[in-house]
Amino acid sequence: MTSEPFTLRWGILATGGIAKTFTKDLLVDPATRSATDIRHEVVAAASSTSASHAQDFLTFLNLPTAKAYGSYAALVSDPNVDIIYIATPHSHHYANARLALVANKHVLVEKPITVNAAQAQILHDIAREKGLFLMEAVWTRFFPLATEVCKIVEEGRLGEVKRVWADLSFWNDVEREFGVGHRMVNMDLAGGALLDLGVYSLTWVFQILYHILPAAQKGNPSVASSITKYKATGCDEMTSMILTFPPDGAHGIATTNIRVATDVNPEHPSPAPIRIQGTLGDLTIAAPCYRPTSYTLIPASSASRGTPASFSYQTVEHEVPGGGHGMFWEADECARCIRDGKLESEVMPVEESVAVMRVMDEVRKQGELVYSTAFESVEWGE
Ligand SMILES: NC(=O)C1=CN([C@@H]2O[C@H](COP(=O)(O)OP(=O)(O)OC[C@H]3O[C@@H](n4cnc5c(N)ncnc54)[C@H](OP(=O)(O)O)[C@@H]3O)[C@@H](O)[C@H]2O)C=CC1
Ligand SMILES: O=C1OC[C@@H](O)[C@H](O)[C@H]1O
Repeated sequence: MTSEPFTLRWGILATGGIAKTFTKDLLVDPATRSATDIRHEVVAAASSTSASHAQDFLTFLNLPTAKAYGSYAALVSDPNVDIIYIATPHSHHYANARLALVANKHVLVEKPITVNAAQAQILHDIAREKGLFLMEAVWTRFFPLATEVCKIVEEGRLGEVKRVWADLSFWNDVEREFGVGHRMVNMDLAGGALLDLGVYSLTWVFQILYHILPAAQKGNPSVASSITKYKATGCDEMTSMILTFPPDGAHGIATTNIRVATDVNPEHPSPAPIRIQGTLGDLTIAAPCYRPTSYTLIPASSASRGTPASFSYQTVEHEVPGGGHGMFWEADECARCIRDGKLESEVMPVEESVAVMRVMDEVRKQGELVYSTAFESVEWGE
């Protein structure tokens, strides 16, 4: 017996770069990724600039019947919208997500969920109190490759994982490309490498050394870190973190940088950005780590370590179907959770977003990186 797919009706809050990429993915036919139980409909978009800006966005995406709003408040009041996708700069995630939750909308909010852990915890509390779904848009976790890698580690195929290295860095001509106003470096938009890119390094470390552990063994890591600031604005341009996780002291080494690149030159091989090291061997994931499509298993020499013959050297390639970017998998997760009455995703639980934010808070404390009092506050946007 076939039943009608569940339809999730989206409202897009902000009309910048990632809002366009995400909305395009919502429009990819779910059948191209063998998803027949859910579908997505984009019913409205809002721009804080003007309604005509929102209309241009919808026209660009060929959505003639969707409604265009000139304010975020109007969008979250639309009774035809089930879920709001928030695609504003980091500084505004908390206020925008809160606005949507208070208006009784489910929320998918771009990474990082907020500027600090206290704000993320408040969003979590509001969502739970109101019975609404809330998730940070860490799209990487919903790639089939990420699921497969977690399963390999959970099954113990790498032995005991002792260390995870994770880097996301891009070479940029920082002064010329970003100056002082670009969201990547603008302190008034909570810019900087850590919140924008380091969140991916941390998500890989957390997936392996935190997420897949049994609840009784999970705990917050201790943090040692270093930040180098961009002189022109004071945001972080290089951040390196060493996290030590319970229960056995495994290390997660998470780095991010906007002056040197993970993938130095596509014409020459670079070291893998993600390296999961177990007692029986390694699993590496090729760049880009936020859109992972290839991993390699490297067995340790078996004579001394007892690595089984079944653990053979191999590279496994995946592809992103349907001509999409790969953001549709996180959207599918939202649809299934909401259909099933779940308030959060088991793959990206809010509690874990809060735990990652706590690490970022500590790293910023150690590096004396503080954003404006206004949007570090939990009153921001009230
Ligand atoms: N998942 C991913 O792969 C990616 C995620 N991101 C995340 O998405 C978010 C947005 O990034 P991106 O789309 O690149 O940014 P853009 O600058 O391209 O767009 C941000 C949009 O936010 C709205 N906005 C509201 N208030 C402000 C403000 N004070 N200053 C600037 N813009 C404002 C604007 O839309 P309007 O005028 O319509 O209101 C603007 O177009 C960030 O959180 C970033 O981390 C970014 C890139 C990739
Ligand atoms: O989320 C992101 O992933 C890809 C990067 O290019 C981008 O700057 C970042 O915001």
